[in-house]
Amino acid sequence: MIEFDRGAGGLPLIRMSAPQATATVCLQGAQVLACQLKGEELLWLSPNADYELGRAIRGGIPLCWPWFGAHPDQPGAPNHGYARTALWQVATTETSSTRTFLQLKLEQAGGPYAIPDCAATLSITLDEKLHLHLTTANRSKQPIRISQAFHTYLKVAQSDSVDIAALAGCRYLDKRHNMQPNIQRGPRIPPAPIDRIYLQPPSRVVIDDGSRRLRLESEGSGSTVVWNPGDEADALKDMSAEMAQHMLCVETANAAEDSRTVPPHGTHTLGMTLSQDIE
Ligand SMILES: O=P(O)(O)OC[C@H]1O[C@@H](O)[C@H](O)[C@@H](O)[C@@H]1O
Repeated sequence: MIEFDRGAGGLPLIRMSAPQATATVCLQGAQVLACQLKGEELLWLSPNADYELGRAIRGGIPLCWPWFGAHPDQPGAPNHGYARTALWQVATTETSSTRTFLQLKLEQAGGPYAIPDCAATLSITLDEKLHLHLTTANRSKQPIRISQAFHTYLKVAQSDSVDIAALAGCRYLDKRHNMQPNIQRGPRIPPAPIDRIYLQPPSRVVIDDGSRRLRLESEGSGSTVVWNPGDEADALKDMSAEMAQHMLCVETANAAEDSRTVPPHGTHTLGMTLSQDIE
């Protein structure tokens, strides 16, 4: 089922439900704000999030697009691109007895920072899992360089007791230390603050916080960002150090050397699937 609604700040929301799952999507940013599978919330959303057109919402799954982090050469451009603060449009909805599908599109956005003739489509499928596919379409005659991420805020019991076994032995760039390369030792995610870009991680990772295991699968991605500001969250308007103890961002990305070139009239799709790891 799909229902249209208005949320805090009057922002347009879409509520999706499938037999075993529900999701709330904000049309600003095409941002999944909440996702419950079998009645259990998987995502973290800040209780102090801003709900105002043009401001990023802290939590859920923001889309960083068409660049991840700082713009490669325009210092005034917004962090993580313009997709997360733009109003998307509904392209398609479909429901069946087993799944619900929503497709959103972003045709023209970004003002002075827009990449000409470059459009984005986000497909959200809800069945017993949450599937997201973000497709970049280059409609120009020139190649386009993009970086991007599903900036997934996972809800965890305690952020200093999370294991991601698949990242053990994985090479990463440390954003906190001038992108210094290093190797992750063991499965335990080190205490916050942490800001790392893992390169060529396995396409399926399990996030184990000791009380539950979440599975994150990726497509079209060769990098995963792990971020938690820890005590530094007190400096953020919409977060606190205490809140940071209950979230961990594990971001399916095309970041740093995994940035992609979309050829003229070509497309690139970044995908993620989030589920409970119970099989
Ligand atoms: O506060 P923002 O713009 O949402 O960014 C949050 C964080 O997002 C992460 O993806 C980055 O690696 C961090 O460097 C950044 O601080």
